[in-house]
Amino acid sequence: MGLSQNGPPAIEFAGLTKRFGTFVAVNRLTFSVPAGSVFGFLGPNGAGKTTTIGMLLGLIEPDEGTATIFGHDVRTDLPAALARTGALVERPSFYPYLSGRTNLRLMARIAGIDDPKRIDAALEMVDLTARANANFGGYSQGMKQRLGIAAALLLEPDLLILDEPTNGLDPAGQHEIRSLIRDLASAGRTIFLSSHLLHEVQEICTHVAIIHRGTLIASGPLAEILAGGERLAIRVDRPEAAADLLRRLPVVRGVEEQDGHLLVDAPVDEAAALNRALVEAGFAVSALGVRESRLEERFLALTEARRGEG
Ligand SMILES: Nc1ncnc2c1ncn2[C@@H]1O[C@H](COP(=O)(O)OP(=O)(O)OP(=O)(O)O)[C@@H](O)[C@H]1O
Repeated sequence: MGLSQNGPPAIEFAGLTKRFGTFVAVNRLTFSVPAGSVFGFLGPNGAGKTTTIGMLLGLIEPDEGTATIFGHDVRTDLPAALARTGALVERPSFYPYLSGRTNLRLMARIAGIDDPKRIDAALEMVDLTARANANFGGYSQGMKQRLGIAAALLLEPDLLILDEPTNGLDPAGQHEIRSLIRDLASAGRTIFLSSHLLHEVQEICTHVAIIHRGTLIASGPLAEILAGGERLAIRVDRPEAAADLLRRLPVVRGVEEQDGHLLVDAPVDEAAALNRALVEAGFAVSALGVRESRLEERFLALTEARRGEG
């Protein structure tokens, strides 16, 4: 496996729309998920993520538009679309008094898989081999979720769809699932996950799409979404006077004081010039660095214009 450059995208949405009565839950959604990406589908609660995933898996009938998986239209050729797809969209339901392995074996039987090697491989991929014979009921939250992902891996999918995979997990469980997602992605699988956790998406995703009230507001490589949002962090004595001086410089778009730093919105390659201006004016600059742009800030900036609409 590996990043496929030439084949069809893992997922493609074109004009996908879903209405509930007069309410438009998903509005002409158009974007694609490159094969090999870890794709974060971001939006606040109620934005339409679960409805979109439901349409992608053939569980909800769209009103308009198409969704394809590796080139197969889910409305006209669902079996082919799902043949290479594993999904975890709800909390997995397993029997608490049966072991992880037995639970997985039952799932495999339902899916028509009788090769025990597949079960061992799935347990191994989610790092549950050592605890496979313990009862599911005694598993930690993270382990329970990992077993759910193992079930989604039984069909050896090239695409894994995870709806809010860390929702409801404690911090240790969230950490387990994030590192598992990274491992699964490094084997070349495409992972499409929905989340309302911006920091989580920034940590593990290569690409993102942001939806707000059913409408796409941005999509693309994470680096492109974040581009231009980085700021210079300057630690200086007399920060208020320094901020006044910086605001008068034409390259400076804005200055904000935060945690004892000045955060300066200016081109990053102007750092030396800003430093010189401060030093020449008699300020003592004790630290100067680049503060990476955070998805949270980009998200707020992108959704700001739409606040108060509707
Ligand atoms: N069957 C339904 N009938 C009517 N309205 C619905 C139905 N399903 C979802 N909705 C509405 O559509 C909107 C989108 O819901 P959806 O569950 O897709 O959002 P979401 O982004 O997944 O949010 P969450 O993270 O809360 O699940 C919400 O306003 C929801 O109330």
